[in-house]
Amino acid sequence: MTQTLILASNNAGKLREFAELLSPLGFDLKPQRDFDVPEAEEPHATFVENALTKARHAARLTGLPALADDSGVCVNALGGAPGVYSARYAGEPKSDARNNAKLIQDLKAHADKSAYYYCVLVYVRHADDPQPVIADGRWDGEIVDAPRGQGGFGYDPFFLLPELGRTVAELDAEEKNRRSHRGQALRQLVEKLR
Ligand SMILES: O=c1nc[nH]c2c1ncn2[C@H]1C[C@H](O)[C@@H](COP(=O)(O)OP(=O)(O)OP(=O)(O)O)O1
Ligand SMILES: [Mg+2]
Repeated sequence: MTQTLILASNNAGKLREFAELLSPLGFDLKPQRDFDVPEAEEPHATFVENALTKARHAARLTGLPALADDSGVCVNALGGAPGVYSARYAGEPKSDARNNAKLIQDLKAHADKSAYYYCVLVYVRHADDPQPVIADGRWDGEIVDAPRGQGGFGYDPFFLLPELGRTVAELDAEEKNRRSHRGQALRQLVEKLR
């Protein structure tokens, strides 16, 4: 049975990755923009609250089940920043290029370059679902100061996987999905939905 699911995101990179991960499982994933859902506010200091807010917003406006992702890169030497504020680290409007430039600048004086990607997914069956399904994933790496690779999105060209000697932007889509915070969280979510 094909189930229509709204992806409560306007991020093209996330949309591509969720489509790759979910289409083999028989979900018909539709981006919220297909239903003219405007971007939700993300006022909270936690990933889970923002993801729940985004999922409810899309479910409310479409009348369909919705999946939201709130994610970011957490840098240990920066006390976990940019973290939940990753998308707007360098201010408005959102810009991957300016965010990456700021991150490299802020990390210059620090020897510890360790970081991790974190992703929370929230699935709601409808806007007032009292039992949202929540999953998360974490992916460890290091921030490098020169970009490498063309794949992925966001911070990927600067996120090195030391055990592979490659940045995330140097992985193909399948390998990123197999390893990523988002892939881990989605597999956990699907387990919970069974
Ligand atoms: O796999 C990833 N590879 C690279 N960068 C990533 C990844 N996963 C999250 N990130 C970064 C992008 C953005 O700076 C922030 C997410 O912010 P976040 O608010 O969750 O998403 P968003 O505003 O881009 O789209 P939306 O809220 O519509 O889903 O973390
Ligand atoms: Mg956002």
